[in-house]
Amino acid sequence: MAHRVLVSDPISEIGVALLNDHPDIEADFNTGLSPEELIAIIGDYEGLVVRSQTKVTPEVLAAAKSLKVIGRAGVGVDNIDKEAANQHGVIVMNTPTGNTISTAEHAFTLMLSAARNIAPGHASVLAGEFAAGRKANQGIELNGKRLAVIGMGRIGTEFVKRAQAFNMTVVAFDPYLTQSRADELKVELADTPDAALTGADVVTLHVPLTDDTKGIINAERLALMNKGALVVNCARGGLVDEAALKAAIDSGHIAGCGLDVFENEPPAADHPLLSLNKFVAFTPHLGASTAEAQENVGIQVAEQVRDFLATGEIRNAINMPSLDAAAREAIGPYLDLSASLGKLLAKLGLSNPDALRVSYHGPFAKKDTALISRTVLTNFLESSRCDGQVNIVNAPGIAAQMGLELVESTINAQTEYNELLVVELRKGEERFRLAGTLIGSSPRIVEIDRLYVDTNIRGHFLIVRNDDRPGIVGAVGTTLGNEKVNIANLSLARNKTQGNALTVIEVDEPLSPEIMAQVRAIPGVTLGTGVSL
Ligand SMILES: NC(=O)c1ccc[n+]([C@@H]2O[C@H](COP(=O)([O-])OP(=O)(O)OC[C@H]3O[C@@H](n4cnc5c(N)ncnc54)[C@H](O)[C@@H]3O)[C@@H](O)[C@H]2O)c1
Ligand SMILES: O=C(O)[C@H](O)COP(=O)(O)O
Repeated sequence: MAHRVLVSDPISEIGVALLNDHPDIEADFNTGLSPEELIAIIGDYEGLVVRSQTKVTPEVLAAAKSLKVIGRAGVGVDNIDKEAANQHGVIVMNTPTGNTISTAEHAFTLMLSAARNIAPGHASVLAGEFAAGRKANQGIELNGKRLAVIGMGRIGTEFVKRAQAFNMTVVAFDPYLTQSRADELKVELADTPDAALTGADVVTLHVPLTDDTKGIINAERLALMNKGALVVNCARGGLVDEAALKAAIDSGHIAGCGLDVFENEPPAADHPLLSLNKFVAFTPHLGASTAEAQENVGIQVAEQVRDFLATGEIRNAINMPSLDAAAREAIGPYLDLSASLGKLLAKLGLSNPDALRVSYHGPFAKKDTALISRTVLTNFLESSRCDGQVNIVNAPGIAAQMGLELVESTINAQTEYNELLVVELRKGEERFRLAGTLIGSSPRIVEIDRLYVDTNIRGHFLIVRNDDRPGIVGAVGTTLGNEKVNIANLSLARNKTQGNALTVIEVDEPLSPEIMAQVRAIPGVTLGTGVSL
């Protein structure tokens, strides 16, 4: 059956066509839906493509029973409830690079427009007030002015290049900007927003809206700027305290602003900032609205959603490690191994464990261990809970809710294998562990609770723990033979000092409860488990 994708905001036609051109994808383009309309239909879709208009709320996600992926044709994902997406196991992807240049150019345009009164000047010409408009709209030069940039990511960096061409000096605040990168970009590095704003003539914002950045430009920080300064926001409404900005402009300390975004969009007609008539430029969230940016993000989002649904390839996910096709192929056998170890752990291991420890011995450490550990956890939870609601996105959240800690470690000590993946359940002082490796490119399970075996990772298995004395394995074989169960493989291990043994028998078909009861009744069998991996 085709994977159905709903495109609920306008993206480029080429993007929609890219989805529909794939034989396994069926895309519906249905924009302008009310929240109720979206909730009514979202259950039919595995993919959802949005820009910023569609609000993907917890209610939408609760109704999205088949949804696997949300693709955002753009950068900001604040219209998508990430907590709820994680909880429901939905991957959220954005297209981080497609609109960078357009947005930087737009922010720069807002700065120039505010500085040179383009909007009020234009209005005066249209109103037939040429001479009055000329008199009222003297501007400010940017040459030699001090620019504060909050957020030196993709857009911030592009803005700075343009500002330097205008001979502005730049100071930047970004907690992730290193001194060497600041030197390379020829910007002064501020260690606080206050330090960046002190003595600045213009501030421009290029950060996401988060709990940390909400209201980052407030009354106190505006007061640190030079008299006559400008505020430019082409990132997100909510970063600037709009009431504080209006008060600072009214007081004459701040000259004006260039805003593409507002705390509430659209802003109310009587929004206090809209009454400004000097050093002002407003646009209706147009930062990414160019033909080029829309084509870029439309194509990128369509390709990402298509590839994820068709092949499982993950690109630009904000709630999952990325996995391109080549990496996926390289890591595939390790993911298969970790899935089987997770499932087997659920069948054989401790009940209600406190922790799941995944340790990597050998060159494993150079692989994407986060994804391998998540795969162990997901399969462990899936097989323990049997409610079909666990997947690779929501597994860490579910584990945390259950009080199960996922611990990862890299161990340098040599083992007899080149690489060894050990998964261990812990409950107080109790431990239960399994280990696996790759022999050539073939994943094998090589240890069950400190007993050394060598077995496949896929198939139907009978796992027997028994006293280490003659006749028991024979009796198990006879029981299977009598029931016409064919044995494909057999692996034996024993602990001489403890006097017990472990037998892993691979069989051609799943074992019925009746056969399992017969096996468990054999004298000397202490534990018998039938497992399909
Ligand atoms: N107006 C529009 O149409 C439009 C278009 C595209 C993007 N945007 C907005 O612009 C923002 C920036 O986009 P980008 O592509 O440059 O993103 P980006 O991820 O490349 O850059 C964001 C930068 O913000 C920094 N940052 C995070 N928290 C910070 C904090 N507390 N203080 C200072 N810096 C902090 C990060 O380290 C990063 O360098 C996005 O969040 C998006 O919401 C708006
Ligand atoms: O975060 C973004 O990419 C911009 O805000 C663009 O949003 P839009 O796709 O709704 O124009």
